[in-house]
Amino acid sequence: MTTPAVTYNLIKKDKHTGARLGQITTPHGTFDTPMFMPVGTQASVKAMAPEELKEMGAGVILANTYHLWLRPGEDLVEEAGGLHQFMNWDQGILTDSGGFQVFSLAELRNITEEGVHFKNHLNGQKLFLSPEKAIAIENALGADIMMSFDECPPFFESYDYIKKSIERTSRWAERGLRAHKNPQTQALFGIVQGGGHKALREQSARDLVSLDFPGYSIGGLSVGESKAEMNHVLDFTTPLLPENKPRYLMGVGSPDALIDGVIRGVDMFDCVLPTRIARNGTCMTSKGRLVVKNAKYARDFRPLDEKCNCYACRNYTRAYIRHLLKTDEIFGLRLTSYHNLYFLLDLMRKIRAAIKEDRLLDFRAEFFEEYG
Ligand SMILES: CNc1nc2cc(C(=O)NN)ccc2[nH]1
Repeated sequence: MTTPAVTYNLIKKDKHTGARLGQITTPHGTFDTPMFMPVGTQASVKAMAPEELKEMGAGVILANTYHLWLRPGEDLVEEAGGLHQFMNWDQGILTDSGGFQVFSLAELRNITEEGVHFKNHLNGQKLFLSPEKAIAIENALGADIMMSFDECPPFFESYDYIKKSIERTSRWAERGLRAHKNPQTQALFGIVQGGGHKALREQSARDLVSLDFPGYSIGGLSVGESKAEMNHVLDFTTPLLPENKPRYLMGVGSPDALIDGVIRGVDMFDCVLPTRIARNGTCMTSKGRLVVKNAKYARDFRPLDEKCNCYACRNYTRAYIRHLLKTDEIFGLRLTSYHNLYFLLDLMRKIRAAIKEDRLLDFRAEFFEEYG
């Protein structure tokens, strides 16, 4: 029996909800859960240095297989010694499989049993990704946690279409497991799909659990459905996943969605939201979103968030950050990106403390009271 690359240790279950306090151990360290993972699509969390990510408490970051396959190419990253070496990051790295990018970014040509034919979104070149190819790229990139190659169908797609899709996704998942070269050092997760159909989510979960992955992702959410619809899918999907393995909800990152995902038993989250909205001057604060570029902050010499202890809030004012953004000073983007990531990582710290003391629902009420 080989030791798995990634193990999950369930420390405590919340008395009143499905929330869990845990730890994930990878070849690049052990991390507390529930956790938020900053997204570093092209092997960089935009505008952030690894030291800054570490000081704010980021343990695991994401990189995108599709993007890195196109640029600079997985062979170059492998030659550099893998992603950790290439980007000077010695903590956890998770790569997605390209499945979502292919279905959301590239011009789709067609999906066959073998894989997906599509056009390179940068130059229109014809490309093909199969489970075997995606896993080979992820093996070359060297992430600690890898995603299976799947189809992410539209949430509202028909029952018949999604039934065929999840059955193919399960066959692709099995092919990925067979193609995976380094199970001792890289953990391959299965991805549960099924759109908004309860029976198909159950079938997808059952099929993947029978393949005994070391961890499970819940995909196909945060793709246009309402928060209530997402929460409803989580209500019946997370309980189908093994209690002793990590559960990762893909693409979710607003404060309210993080709290509600944790309450439903999710351990890991990722989202480009904090860094993406930071670049157009929108900041997450304990009192809701603050668009610091607005004229009303021109002479506001308070920090972005008076309750925040981050580097940006301890040293700079709304007026200064607004000035930087208005004059296209790159330092402005760095400060808003730093703050937004710190805000979500700090929110996860507070959530873990609340689970420890069985007061997560009280924390949720207090948070929403202020956040609005
Ligand atoms: C921003 N929303 C969002 N939904 C996602 C779903 C997936 C997925 O199902 N991958 N297989 C990945 C990334 C996502 N990001």
